[in-house]
Amino acid sequence: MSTSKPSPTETPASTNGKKQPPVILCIGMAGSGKTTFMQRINAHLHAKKTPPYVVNLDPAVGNLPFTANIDVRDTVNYKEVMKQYNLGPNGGILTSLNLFTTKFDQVLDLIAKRADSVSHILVDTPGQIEIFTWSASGSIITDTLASTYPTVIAYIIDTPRTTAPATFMSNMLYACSILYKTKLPFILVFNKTDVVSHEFAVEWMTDFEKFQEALSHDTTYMSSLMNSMSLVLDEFYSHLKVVGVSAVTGNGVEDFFAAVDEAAVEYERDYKPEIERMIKEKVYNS
Ligand SMILES: Nc1nc2c(ncn2[C@@H]2O[C@H](COP(=O)(O)OP(=O)(O)OP(=O)(O)O)[C@@H](O)[C@H]2O)c(=O)[nH]1
Repeated sequence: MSTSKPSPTETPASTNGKKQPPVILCIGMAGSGKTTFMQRINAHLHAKKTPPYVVNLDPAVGNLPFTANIDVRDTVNYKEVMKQYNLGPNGGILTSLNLFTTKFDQVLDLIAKRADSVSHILVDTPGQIEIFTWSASGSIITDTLASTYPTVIAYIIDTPRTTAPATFMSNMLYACSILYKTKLPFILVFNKTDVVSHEFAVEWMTDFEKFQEALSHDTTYMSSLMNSMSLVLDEFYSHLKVVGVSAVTGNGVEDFFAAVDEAAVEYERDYKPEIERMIKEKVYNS
């Protein structure tokens, strides 16, 4: 199998002049509903007769409720990896993904063969989101996908578990570090809105005083730290798109795809020139 490196003349998202399908990279904490959301958006696209290409990068998922075109579990057995490297479950998942990404060029080759006939490329990821904040595999995955396809991060949030200001803030800080690490268009997907509406979050993100007021009821040692951090996050919020969905009922899925369309346009306009510049720099310096 070949190891393809982009040549300096290749242009991201329009290799050979063809329009490429957007990649939706689903990232989120364990239990936020990534897999259920993937199942929902996959079913939505199939119902519209615009089927996607589906990639599962979660080595530890037990039961995948959709058919994946590429499944990391076919290549690495994370339980074997745990045994072989004497690791716990988290280390096993991270190492499995690291091993898998050493062959990521093959994943790209497979996707490229079908890119003409699919509407989107959906990617499910493990709940260990540190993969996308500091691990090498996270950068390989995002950088290589984004060098060819308009790549959008869908950051899935468990809305009912984010109603406390401290949890909300910690989730936003995670999202913030992923945004600055990946430098890709970013959609905050407030999931499980069938249980709790995401309106409180939108209010906190658009009205600083409302968040301050919620914080004033928080008497933990964290509250003064959060107070200062919330000022910093104001700038971060301006880079985001926010949608509320229920992966279970399907509510908000149309809004999500509208946000993806907008993000793909943003990629072409704002992100692609920068990615092109970086590819050229890397190729000429190598
Ligand atoms: N009420 C409700 N429950 C949901 C929704 N989406 C997911 N869930 C539930 O949340 C739990 C976790 O969902 P998963 O899809 O497995 O979450 P995940 O993020 O893939 O989890 P990991 O693989 O552990 O990272 C399951 O019990 C789902 O049924 C939703 O929109 N509404």
